[in-house]
Amino acid sequence: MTHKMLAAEKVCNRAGFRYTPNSAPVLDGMSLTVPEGSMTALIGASGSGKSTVARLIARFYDVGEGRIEIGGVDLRDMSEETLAAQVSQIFQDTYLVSGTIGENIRMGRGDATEAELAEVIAQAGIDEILARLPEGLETEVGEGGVRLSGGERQRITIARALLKAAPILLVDEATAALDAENQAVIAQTLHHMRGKCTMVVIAHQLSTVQMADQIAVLEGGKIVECGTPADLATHSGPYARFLAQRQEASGWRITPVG
Ligand SMILES: Nc1ncnc2c1ncn2[C@@H]1O[C@H](COP(=O)(O)OP(=O)(O)OP(=O)(O)O)[C@@H](O)[C@H]1O
Repeated sequence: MTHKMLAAEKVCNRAGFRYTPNSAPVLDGMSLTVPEGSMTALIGASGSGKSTVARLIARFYDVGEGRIEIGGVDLRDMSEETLAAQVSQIFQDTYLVSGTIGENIRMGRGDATEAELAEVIAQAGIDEILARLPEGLETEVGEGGVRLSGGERQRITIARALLKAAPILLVDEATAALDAENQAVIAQTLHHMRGKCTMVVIAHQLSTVQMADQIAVLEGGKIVECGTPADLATHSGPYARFLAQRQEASGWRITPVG
């Protein structure tokens, strides 16, 4: 009998990391398994290490202890090109290259057709931005994208990631600094990419957390709870507390009946 199973991929394997040699560890023996094709939501208090996990998977830094792996291969044994082909990221502070909006989007995949480009532009809500710019796709973004707003830059990185369609997508939802429209574009992107690639999302919106296949709760650089939203909601652990806080904040209450 054959079982079709999602490959369970250990992405963080007892990972330890500190930003500077004398500072306290930000990740402390953290292990995270991410099944291929699934969506994992990372949640946890500010400073718990969520962004650091995403940065390590994108190899902005190397771990001090343990390993970060993709498909069983330590990132340190992978060429830059191989890793770049595997991972795309939608982070808040993604740097745009000097050049035009079109060039920045095409960085996702240089051989994309005009139709493919038009599709991701629409998906990322960039057509609204282009409509305001006389030079449209030919608009120069300036060094690092300084001529665009943070929200506009993020939409360009979304279009780039959609065009690239890499097997792994890292997303920092980081909604606090985003307007409602950008939040909606991120939410649509997550829905669109769900099931098409492996996603690791630093989730802030309750709706995002609840659409994940698994939730990993970080506390002090460790995963203290991991499971499906339905399972975790029935445990009186950190996720249940997170849910209660969100529901309280949105004015939602359970009203006893009878
Ligand atoms: N570039 C950096 N240099 C030094 N320390 C850093 C750096 N980035 C983050 N830290 C520290 O590492 C810890 C974890 O930060 P990280 O950004 O991973 O947390 P987070 O869970 O993503 O928080 P938030 O929800 O506020 O974004 C924090 O104590 C933070 O101050």
